[in-house]
Amino acid sequence: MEPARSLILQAIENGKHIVTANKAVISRYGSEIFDAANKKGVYVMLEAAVGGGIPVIQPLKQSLGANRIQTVTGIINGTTNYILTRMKNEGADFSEVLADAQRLGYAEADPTADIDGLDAGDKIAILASLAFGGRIKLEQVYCEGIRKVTATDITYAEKLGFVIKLLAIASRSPQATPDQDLLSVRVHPTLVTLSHPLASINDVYNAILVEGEPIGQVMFFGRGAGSGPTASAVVSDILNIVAVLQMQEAEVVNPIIPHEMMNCTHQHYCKIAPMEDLVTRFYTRFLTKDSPGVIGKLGTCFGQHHVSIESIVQTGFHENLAEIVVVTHDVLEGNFNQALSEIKGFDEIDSIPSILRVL
Ligand SMILES: NC(=O)C1=CN([C@@H]2O[C@H](COP(=O)(O)OP(=O)(O)OC[C@H]3O[C@@H](n4cnc5c(N)ncnc54)[C@H](OP(=O)(O)O)[C@@H]3O)[C@@H](O)[C@H]2O)C=CC1
Ligand SMILES: N[C@@H](CC=O)C(=O)O
Ligand code: NA
Repeated sequence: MEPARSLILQAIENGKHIVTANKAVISRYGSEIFDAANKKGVYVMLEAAVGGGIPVIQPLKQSLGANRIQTVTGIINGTTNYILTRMKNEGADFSEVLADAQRLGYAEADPTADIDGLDAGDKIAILASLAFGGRIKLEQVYCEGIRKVTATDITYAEKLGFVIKLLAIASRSPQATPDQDLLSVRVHPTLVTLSHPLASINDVYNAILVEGEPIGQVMFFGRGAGSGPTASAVVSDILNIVAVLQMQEAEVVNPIIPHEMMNCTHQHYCKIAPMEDLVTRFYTRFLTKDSPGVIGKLGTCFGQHHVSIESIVQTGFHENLAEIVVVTHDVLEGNFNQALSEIKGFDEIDSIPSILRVL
């Protein structure tokens, strides 16, 4: 909290724009910081503060600006999601997994903030403020962490078709009236049905599901913690600020210069590799005469063209024709095509009804 708050306020006082990843400071001192920034005419950019590398602050501020948001539901703490995932998948011990999360750079300096839901509380306060267009008093955000979640609960939940996730939720309360908006903002472990889009968000990954009118549902997904993702968000914020500064400087000479991050500045064409150079797996279904050795012939031909086969099976018969399915490893598309054109000439081949790429 300190000296971060004082440094930010001092920098603003000196007319500097701010880029920060520090959600604890923003959620507590946001009012003071944004008031000071507005007074000085500087920006406070905080993309890294919520969801690490996931772009969610800018989309909420800009791309979704036309919507009336109803609900923001997120898995927004990487450490606890990592712990819950490993407890569920491996029956891993809580404190061992926490030590791993610390080693990997996911946890806060004091991991209590992660475990007790306080970090997610800071983040949902920031998201709620953006989504619902008002400031949030952090002490009014209900925070319950994952300390009480046991292996037994995880197993029972699984049997019932749920997974336990630490969810942060901000929604319009049903008690809201047309004259008086009312929000519910909370963090707590939650049983999530397996078919829900947030159920499959595992490990250090975060996701934020935004529901609004007229967009419906939109979900942001990516790595929520760790040095790389966080740096991605911090440096992108810096680039945005640089674009603003360049625009301000250039405006003196040319008053109609647009914001560099919003207009199109690319003038060259990108080089696109031909499909022949693509490296991919293939699924191919052949209909062949049911003669001995046909599978061997296919395998040999593919091998001669450096096409390595993952599986080759005869799946059945179609009107006296044998149906053979080949799945390759990653191969060069050009090599695969050469093998295939040779195979098409084999007497045994009746047809090749499907050729599909495999991810
Ligand atoms: N780690 C993550 O995944 C994410 C982190 N964040 C946020 O980013 C911020 C940094 O987190 P993270 O990098 O993980 O933390 P670390 O503990 O790894 O790094 C903190 C850095 O701050 C420096 N520092 C601490 N106190 C002072 C001080 N009084 N004066 C000057 N420098 C100081 C430390 O210096 P020294 O090494 O010399 O002690 C260290 O370099 C936090 O606000 C965190 O909440 C946000 C998103 C994701
Ligand atoms: N400790 C945080 C880091 C990113 O904000 C987390 O685990 O999500
Ligand atoms: Na982010």
